[in-house]
Amino acid sequence: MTALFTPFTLKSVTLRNRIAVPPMCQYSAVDGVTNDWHLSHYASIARGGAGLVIVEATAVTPEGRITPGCTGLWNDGQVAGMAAIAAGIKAAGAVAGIQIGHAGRKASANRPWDGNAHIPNDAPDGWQTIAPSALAFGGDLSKVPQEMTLDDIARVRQGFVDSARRALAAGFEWLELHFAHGYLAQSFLSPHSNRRDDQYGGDLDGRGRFLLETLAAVREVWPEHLPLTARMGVIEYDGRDEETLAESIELTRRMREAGLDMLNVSVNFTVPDVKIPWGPGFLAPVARRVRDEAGLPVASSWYIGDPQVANQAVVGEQIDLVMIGREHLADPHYAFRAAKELGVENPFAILPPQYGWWLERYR
Ligand SMILES: C=C(C(=O)O)c1ccccc1
Repeated sequence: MTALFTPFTLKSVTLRNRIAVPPMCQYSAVDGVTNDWHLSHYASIARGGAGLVIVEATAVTPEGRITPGCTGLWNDGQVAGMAAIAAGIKAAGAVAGIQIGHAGRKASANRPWDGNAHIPNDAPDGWQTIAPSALAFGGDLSKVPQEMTLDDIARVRQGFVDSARRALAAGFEWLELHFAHGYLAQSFLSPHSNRRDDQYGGDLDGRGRFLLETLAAVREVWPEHLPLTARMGVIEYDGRDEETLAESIELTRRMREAGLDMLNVSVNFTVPDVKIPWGPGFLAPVARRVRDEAGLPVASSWYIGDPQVANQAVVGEQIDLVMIGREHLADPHYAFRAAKELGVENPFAILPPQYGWWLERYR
């Protein structure tokens, strides 16, 4: 049996294979509400045969959006659109997941293809950003955020809880907290961006508190039998990697004890000028360390779309679930192509019969 195409069970949810479509922002929503773009995008990608499809970074409060075009679950009016998306993913045979988060000091930006830069606060579609400390990310994201008060922290944490409830109501069965990529939660954890001197700053206990409290609060409302996961950067490539990794693994252990079921291992992206050693499967050994030392299943991503590389990461027990993003944008039927390349028996069964039957017959 080809490892990449073996089922994977986490809590009460079984995925048909180890291929997951990670959250990839479409920046196409209006006031956080999804539309036909999202409906067709997610349904078509789910028909390609992946085991899990995770809907893009969805903001827990309006100012938590990366761009004005990001999706949201900060109000009940956003649930219906998400419910249609979840239903479409399930109808295609994949498990429906969603990522919820807050962009922190990276919020209020325009879309990558429109410049990926901060929108001025006084522009019609700009807003004041908030973060653990009044420290700008830098580069084109140079707005200085407002330091969050304890009330802000409580409000955003509650936003995660309320958004999780709405995700459940929409029919999602897999929840991922966005604790990665220099956004709000990651920026609490990193000493680069968190210079607070209260209970949310200082040592790992302080810098990890927002993440741990948010996880525990969401666990209270997210059903025990459904996977509660988090995507978190565990390495910055800033020259202090062993320290960052050790802290990240310790925090992951604590989150596991607080109810985290899986960690989706990523890169921090907390500061702009780092040298990330991009290359085939470069993060897999790091994911393996988290898996072994924190004692929970892991997913991971980045330059792992080659089916042989993805399969090897599972065979080598480095990664339990392979997040394959951009390859799915290029080819929604990635899983079918990977099955053929890896010599899986009857790859045509990966696709819905409306496609597979014809492809198998007239070759
Ligand atoms: C839009 C992103 C996200 O939501 O994590 C992102 C961030 C950093 C690199 C790639 C994608």
